[in-house]
Amino acid sequence: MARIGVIGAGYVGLTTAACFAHLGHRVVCADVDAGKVAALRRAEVTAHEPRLAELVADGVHDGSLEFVLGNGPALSDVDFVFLCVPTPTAEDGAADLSAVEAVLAEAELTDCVLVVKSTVPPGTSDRIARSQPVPVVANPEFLREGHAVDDFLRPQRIVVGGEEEPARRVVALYPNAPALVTDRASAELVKYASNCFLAMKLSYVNSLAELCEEAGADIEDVTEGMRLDERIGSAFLRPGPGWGGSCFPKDTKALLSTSDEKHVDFSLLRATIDTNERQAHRVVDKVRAAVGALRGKRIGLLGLTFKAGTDDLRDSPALAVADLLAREGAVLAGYDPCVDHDAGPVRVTDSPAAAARGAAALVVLTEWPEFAELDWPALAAGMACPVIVDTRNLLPADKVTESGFQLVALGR
Ligand SMILES: NC(=O)c1ccc[n+]([C@@H]2O[C@H](COP(=O)([O-])OP(=O)(O)OC[C@H]3O[C@@H](n4cnc5c(N)ncnc54)[C@H](O)[C@@H]3O)[C@@H](O)[C@H]2O)c1
Ligand SMILES: O=c1ccn([C@@H]2O[C@H](COP(=O)(O)OP(=O)(O)O[C@H]3O[C@H](CO)[C@@H](O)[C@H](O)[C@H]3O)[C@@H](O)[C@H]2O)c(=O)[nH]1
Repeated sequence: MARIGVIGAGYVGLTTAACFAHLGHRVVCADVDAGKVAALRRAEVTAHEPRLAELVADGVHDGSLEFVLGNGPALSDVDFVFLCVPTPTAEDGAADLSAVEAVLAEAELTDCVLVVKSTVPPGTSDRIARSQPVPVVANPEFLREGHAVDDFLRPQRIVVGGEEEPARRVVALYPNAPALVTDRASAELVKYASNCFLAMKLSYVNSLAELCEEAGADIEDVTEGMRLDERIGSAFLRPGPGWGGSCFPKDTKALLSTSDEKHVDFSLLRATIDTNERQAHRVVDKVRAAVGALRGKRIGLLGLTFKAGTDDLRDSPALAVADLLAREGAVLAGYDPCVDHDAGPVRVTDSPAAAARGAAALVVLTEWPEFAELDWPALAAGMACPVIVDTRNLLPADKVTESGFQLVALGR
């Protein structure tokens, strides 16, 4: 049993804290957000993460998990301090490390290992190590939102960068999984390299989908053929309205910024980002092509979160599309099973039917499985014009078109 301090109670920090408590450690989790800490002390979890609320409640009730306002108690009398604060995009595109620096400025660490779990550019943990009197290791996190607890408790890999002895002690905290111990900069880079590679795969597929439309091919068949090659792999080949979320957009920009700073011409990464920024425009072009000029037209949106299985709207491609539609004068109503408040220009409704009512087109933006099983004839009957733009290629084409819809898909 180790004593663990976790700094930051967001998606990563809260998952880390709750899972380590579940694994038998004693955890103090700190945050600067008073409302969040008060709610967590009552074991109230708002994030849409399977099992997270249950693990938090277990830890709070058996005393293995404590939440504190202010970082002091999580920085002293512990064996490990896990830094899980945000590293958002700064104005120049680099990672903004001010939250990391704020924590370090108040830390007077002794007899512990400082674990940098926040995603930080290569070289950051080395710099931190030079300023701290304790061992510092880089231990990036690979969990996916919507699968946070499961990914943490059954990780595909644990990557720890730093001196062998403290790094091994950190590996030993986790459930058994393939572990890689490296230098700090390499560990930090594994994180960016992985996210940017996945983003590149998606930009590639989205460009391929555009080519399919012009070449009379079907992206679903093309990617099915690609998946049969084990060297390519089967994941991250689904086209969509663009990739988003709290990580890919900021991490691609941060790695590009690091490359620029080091005078490395990473044009592949620049193209990955540029391609993604065009994708929302491509979706709007499709809507306009189907319904004509958008000014004053009602458009219904199905899905607002950046992917299915999460309530997270940060950097959601759905909202990027919504902003562009609104800029052309469209009037937007949206439905998302995890969103109950208006989002940007979108008036949020409580059902797909309400979002579709009177609309000139419906646009499917998030791949919530329930959208594949709607009452198509009823939806069509409520619309001004039965058009669906399916940016996730999620809908059963036969049923939808048989119900009188014009269906516009991606890459087919
Ligand atoms: N969200 C993910 O899926 C994910 C996955 C892997 C890695 N990461 C990385 O983990 C880090 C955290 O991301 P997140 O999504 O958990 O962020 P988040 O925004 O969900 O949570 C961050 C928390 O830190 C708190 N905080 C901010 N400044 C603080 C300070 N000075 N002291 C104490 N607490 C402070 C905030 O109040 C917030 O509760 C980022 O570097 C991110 O890139 C995120
Ligand atoms: O075939 C696919 C797969 C994903 N996406 C999109 O790609 C984005 C990212 O999806 P996903 O990776 O599942 O979401 P995150 O929860 O942001 O997780 C990523 O970002 C985290 C934060 O760094 C990492 O820890 C995870 O390993 C990494 O997968 C979303 O907009 C998805 O809709 C597609 O369009 N097509």
